[in-house]
Amino acid sequence: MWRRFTSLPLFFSHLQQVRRADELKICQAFCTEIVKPPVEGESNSRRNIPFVAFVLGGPGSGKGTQCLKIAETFGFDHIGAGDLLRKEIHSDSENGAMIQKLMKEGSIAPSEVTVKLIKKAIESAENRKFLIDGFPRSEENRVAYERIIGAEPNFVLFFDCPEEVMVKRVLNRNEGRVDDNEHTVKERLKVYKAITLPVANHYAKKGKLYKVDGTGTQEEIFERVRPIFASLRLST
Ligand SMILES: Nc1ncnc2c1ncn2[C@@H]1O[C@H](COP(=O)(O)OP(=O)(O)O)[C@@H](O)[C@H]1O
Ligand SMILES: O=c1ccn([C@@H]2O[C@H](COP(=O)(O)OP(=O)(O)O)[C@@H](O)[C@H]2O)c(=O)[nH]1
Ligand SMILES: [Mg+2]
Repeated sequence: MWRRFTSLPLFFSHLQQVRRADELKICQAFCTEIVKPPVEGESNSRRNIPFVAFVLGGPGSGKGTQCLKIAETFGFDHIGAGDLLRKEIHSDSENGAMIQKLMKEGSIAPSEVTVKLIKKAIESAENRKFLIDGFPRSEENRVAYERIIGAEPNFVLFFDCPEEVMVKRVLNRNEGRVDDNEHTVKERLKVYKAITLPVANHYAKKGKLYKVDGTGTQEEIFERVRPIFASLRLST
């Protein structure tokens, strides 16, 4: 083996490649659907497009909880689409009442409103690495985002969780949300299955979906998520 490497730097670069391949294998062991590593494309940095991971999963699947851990460990900015909409409700904006009504029904806010808020959050941040949590919730959301932002996400993290676990977590959330009640959560699950899951399927077909088991403790889930982010090679 030594003979094949005429210089030490060459040997270490080979070692690095082996390590990256191993990291990817670890990552694959935790993911049920993975096609290629989420490497920041050259075109991303050339066009100064931010590195974006969408985070999807049903209500109560643990998106927000895991995003906090990812943001803290890997230096991402966490943009919660639902949080942006809740801020709108409480800021007396012209759309506040309409958003509150839709949220209470378990429906999805107009794409134009949500994408505008996300765009503003991206543009006002110094960071160039973002987790966009709870978005896109529909194909229409997805198309609007890609058109207005001018790029697809780099990859999509998806928390797979049984319905009964999600419902239990939502009903115990205790954050005073208008949508954390038995009636709304049933509606949200219908919307999730009919309208949000096709978005996840869209990205799965493109090889961009990382599906993670969302059951177990918060720490156990984060240990499944960690290798995905640890294997990223970002220039930012
Ligand atoms: N692994 C877990 N086990 C038990 N409770 C959890 C777990 N992950 C999150 N929770 C709790 O469940 C509720 C929903 O989690 P959250 O992260 O808000 O989910 P989502 O953003 O997908 O709706 C919160 O009260 C959270 O503290
Ligand atoms: O892109 C989005 C994100 C959220 N919502 C609305 O906000 C609610 C709460 O979303 P959030 O992501 O906060 O809920 P979670 O899935 O985390 O429980 C959803 O049911 C929708 O009514 C929306 O319309 N568009
Ligand atoms: Mg959430």
